[in-house]
Amino acid sequence: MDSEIIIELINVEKSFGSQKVLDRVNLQVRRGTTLVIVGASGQGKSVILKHMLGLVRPDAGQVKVFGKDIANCSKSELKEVRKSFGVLFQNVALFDSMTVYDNIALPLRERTHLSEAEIRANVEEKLAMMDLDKAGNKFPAQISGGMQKRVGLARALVLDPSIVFFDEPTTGLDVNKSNEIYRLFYKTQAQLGYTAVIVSHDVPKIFKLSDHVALLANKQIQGCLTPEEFQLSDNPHIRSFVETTMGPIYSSEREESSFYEKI
Ligand SMILES: Nc1ncnc2c1ncn2[C@@H]1O[C@H](COP(=O)(O)OP(=O)(O)OP(=O)(O)O)[C@@H](O)[C@H]1O
Repeated sequence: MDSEIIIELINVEKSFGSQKVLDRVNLQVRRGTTLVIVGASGQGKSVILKHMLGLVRPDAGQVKVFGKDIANCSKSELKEVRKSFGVLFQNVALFDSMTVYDNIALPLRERTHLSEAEIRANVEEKLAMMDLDKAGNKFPAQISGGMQKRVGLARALVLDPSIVFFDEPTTGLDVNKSNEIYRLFYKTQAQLGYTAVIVSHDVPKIFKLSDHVALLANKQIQGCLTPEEFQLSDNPHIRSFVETTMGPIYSSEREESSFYEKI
């Protein structure tokens, strides 16, 4: 049975000046699942994420998180909803003057009343999850870009969020380091059970981690489908995206599967 819908965009419209970016965008995210939003550069994927985070308000339509319309609620209600969010953006934005440990502890110190002993237990658990046990006393400048992303992931997870938003989480990393981030994402999601919304260009790799893939093209969501359905879709925008980003191998898989359907 499908889990409950916890994020819902209903006919969302957004323009910046005379540039319309989103036109009646509809999208749903179910609890415990991973949604990946794909699309060409500049289509508005990050703008969709910012609507979900309550950082941008739609010109029209609704953005519901846990059933609450966050575009039309009070600041304190929005703050309450955001307590259940974790965020990992392209620029991890660690504080250079703080150690790795203090960077991860920061949300706990700012937003909870936990004792230092409780904070230590939580941060050490996250450091271990990210294979960063020995890096707690280092400063961001002393660790690699891949490690910095892992610190960012640890910090995003430290408040045990129910929804984690990732905007191009592997930007700037080589293949091995980006695989490592995805491995840790997969592991921590299995352990912590959070819902994930990911904007990524890592196609087709990212499909292996997703329950649903949504293509944003021509200002609209062209389909929110399982990775398998997505690769076989007849929607012309999706077809064109699959062919240009995934190459002929997927066309032949498509032909192969329709061949099996016939026999
Ligand atoms: N605050 C803003 N003010 C003006 N224009 C904006 C603002 N935010 C986004 N835009 C415009 O909206 C469009 C979509 O931007 P967005 O960053 O969401 O695209 P994207 O699909 O995430 O692209 P990429 O894959 O390159 O990151 C762009 O033309 C961008 O310049």
